[in-house]
Amino acid sequence: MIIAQVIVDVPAKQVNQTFDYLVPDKFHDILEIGMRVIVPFGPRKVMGFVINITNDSKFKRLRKIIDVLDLTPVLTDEMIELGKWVAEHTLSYYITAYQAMLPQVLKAAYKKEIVRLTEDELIPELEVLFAGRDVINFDEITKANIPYRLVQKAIQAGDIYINYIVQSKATKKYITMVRPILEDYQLMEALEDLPKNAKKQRVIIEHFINQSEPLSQKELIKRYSTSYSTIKQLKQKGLIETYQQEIYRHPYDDKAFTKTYPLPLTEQQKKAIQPIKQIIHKEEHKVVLLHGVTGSGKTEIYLQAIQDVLNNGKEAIVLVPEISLTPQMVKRFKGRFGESVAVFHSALSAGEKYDEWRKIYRGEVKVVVGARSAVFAPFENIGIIIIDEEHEVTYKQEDQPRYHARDVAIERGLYHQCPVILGSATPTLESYARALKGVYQLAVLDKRTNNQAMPEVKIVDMRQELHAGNRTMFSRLLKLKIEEALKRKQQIILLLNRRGFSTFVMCRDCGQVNECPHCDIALTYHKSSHRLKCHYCSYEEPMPIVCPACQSEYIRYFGTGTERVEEALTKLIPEARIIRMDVDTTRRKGAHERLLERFRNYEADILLGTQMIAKGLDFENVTLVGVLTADSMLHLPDFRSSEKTFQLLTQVSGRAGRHELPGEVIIQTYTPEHYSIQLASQYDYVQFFNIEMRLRRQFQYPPYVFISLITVSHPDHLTAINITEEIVQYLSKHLAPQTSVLGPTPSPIMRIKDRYRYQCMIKYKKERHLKEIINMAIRPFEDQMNQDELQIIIDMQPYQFM
Ligand SMILES: Nc1ncnc2c1ncn2[C@@H]1O[C@H](COP(=O)(O)OP(=O)(O)OP(=O)(O)O)[C@@H](O)[C@H]1O
Ligand SMILES: [Zn+2]
Ligand SMILES: [Zn+2]
Repeated sequence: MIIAQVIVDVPAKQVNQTFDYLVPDKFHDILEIGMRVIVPFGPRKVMGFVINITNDSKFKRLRKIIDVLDLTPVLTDEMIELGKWVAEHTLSYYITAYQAMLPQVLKAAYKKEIVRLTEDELIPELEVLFAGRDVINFDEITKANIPYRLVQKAIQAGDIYINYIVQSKATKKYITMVRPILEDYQLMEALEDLPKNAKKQRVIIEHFINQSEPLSQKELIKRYSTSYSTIKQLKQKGLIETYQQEIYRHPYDDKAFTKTYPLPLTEQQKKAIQPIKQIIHKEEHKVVLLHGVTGSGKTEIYLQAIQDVLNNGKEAIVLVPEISLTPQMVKRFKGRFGESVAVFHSALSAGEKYDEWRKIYRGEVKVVVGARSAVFAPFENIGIIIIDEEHEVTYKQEDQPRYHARDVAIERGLYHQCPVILGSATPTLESYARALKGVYQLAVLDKRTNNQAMPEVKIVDMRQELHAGNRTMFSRLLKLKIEEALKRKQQIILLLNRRGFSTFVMCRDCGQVNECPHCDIALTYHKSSHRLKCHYCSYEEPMPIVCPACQSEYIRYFGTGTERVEEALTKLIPEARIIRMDVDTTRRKGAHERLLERFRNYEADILLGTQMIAKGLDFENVTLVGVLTADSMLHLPDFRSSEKTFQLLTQVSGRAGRHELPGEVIIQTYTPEHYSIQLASQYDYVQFFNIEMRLRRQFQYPPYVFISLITVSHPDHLTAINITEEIVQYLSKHLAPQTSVLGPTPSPIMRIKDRYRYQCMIKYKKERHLKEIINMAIRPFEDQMNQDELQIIIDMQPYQFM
């Protein structure tokens, strides 16, 4: 009797365990741990992962596995363990953890097909089946009763492979193609019949007379400066037709990457890379915190460390924040390691992601560069894991499973006995504290590679500007500096802090602010559509003409959205060419990159944007950086708000004067005396660390204590409060007396999408059984969560408190 232990795709507490299934004879030879199967579950059929295979079961009546989805495992042994670890550490379901580790394609509804890869003779059974075709439906194999074992062999031999086709449309890309319907001579006749003044139509017909190959509609319109309506007219005349063609995108292959070679390291770099090389050489696990100022050459250290790892025949994972995953960044890795680099980021389609994943899985690449989820890259022989900009909050997943990529990286580093490198100009307090304690090793780069001084930072007190009668959002100094830079034909980056981004509508007579009817948050005014939108639930309404409360006509928008800043800037300095970069202008795929490329090509003088412009960018011609509202983040209800402000200001300052030209930074603020602004302007990380640590100790925040956050939400206000209260009660009773259990407290945004939200915060130093106790605390509400609208979210390491 062969029994498979399966984690089934039913994310529910009661089901968060393995289930035993009997393996039918026909699957004996092929079933392996880590494969996906279809199993009966109650009245349904569900997908599941085989976590173990054994010979006995404590259950008597077992149901049978219906189908095996894979012919090679999708989860390695390490991944199976890692999934358990992730689930247990984040209090999520096992199934959710496994699914987070795999590309979308492997979890969606899909169809399988078998693709022939070789011209050589296949085994007779397959040869008959293919019958001259290159691709066949997987079902045909099942129907023809060909033993899976044989198919598996052919896969291993590289003769065929299984292709998963996602049913959802979004993963396939189509373009509209145009082709002639008629023969050349008929087209020529048609040309004669066309009126002389139908010039555009004639050009297109002439094109197809010369060339009968189909051409994309876009290209056709561009090449002959025609329009969609011209094509439509020709279609109506029955001369041409259009059709949809699927295109496969190879996101990077079409770009040529110039090969780069290791640079001779500076003295500082040599000193910093030394311990890393040693750890690689000794095949140990250690965490190294690489604290290097912006432009100090951290990336070159990564590249050379990776080279060592590759020389040892091992693999490397590099995590970078999503927003820094620009072509520029990709180029640095592809330039050095060429085709052995896979790139993983969210802008790839599901199919592209799956392709990259497969390259890793099959060992066709040795290096993966990617955002958070790349930490799960299915390498089997990892020699280094690098996390660039380790302080970025995007490394924390804000959805189940709520894991932090840093923790997963360290767990994998331990398994593979390899170094984990955390790089940053502004490390998190947690990491720096660990480095000081000797838990991590510290490596420091405090100079830029070209020995250029860090750009000088000037702080402007905006209160004084106001007193001096300047009511614009640009200080006199900033305006002057912008004009000077323009005269020198140099470029400028202007940062508008994200939280100052909202433009709300207020009545000047009665003070009424238009809020979302479903969330406790002001609606944001969007100028381009002249509408008010909620950024939490996407509710929208037209901009009112009179105040809904008092009918006054003096209703107008306030605040400093990027659109408004752009408008004001154009008024102030009409000759400046501006590129605005924010959520609105970068929504379309590739828009982000296109805008940066235009800026790089000096098609604009000023790059104006939100946070997304603060990181990783390296423009030679940028000599001035301006921060319009440095303090807008300081007053958020988040104990990390000073730290985040310091990080952002340091990062954005690092964008100026990175090359030959010296840089300058202007920070505008209403609280110039605040230590995070003062110290960022002096590039004094250590002093900032000391002050901030003192405050964290005083108010008992991480890294002095750990925090867990439980958020309860329910459409009924009282229910939300009462349930939170019960959880708080239970926890207070069962946790250590030194632990503080705070709540019920309304969340900073108390209502989102018509749900009331309450929090319970746990601050603790040592709680051995915290996870079990939290589980017990919410157990009484499990049924209600399944049946009712109750939601309880547990975050063992929260980074968002809104
Ligand atoms: N040893 C070296 N010799 C000469 N130039 C170098 C050396 N190392 C790095 N550089 C160059 O210095 C510049 C800054 O390096 P890099 O981008 O790696 O710094 P970084 O620390 O990653 O910066 P940031 O944190 O701002 O992204 C780059 O143009 C890089 O090519
Ligand atoms: Zn009013
Ligand atoms: Zn809303």
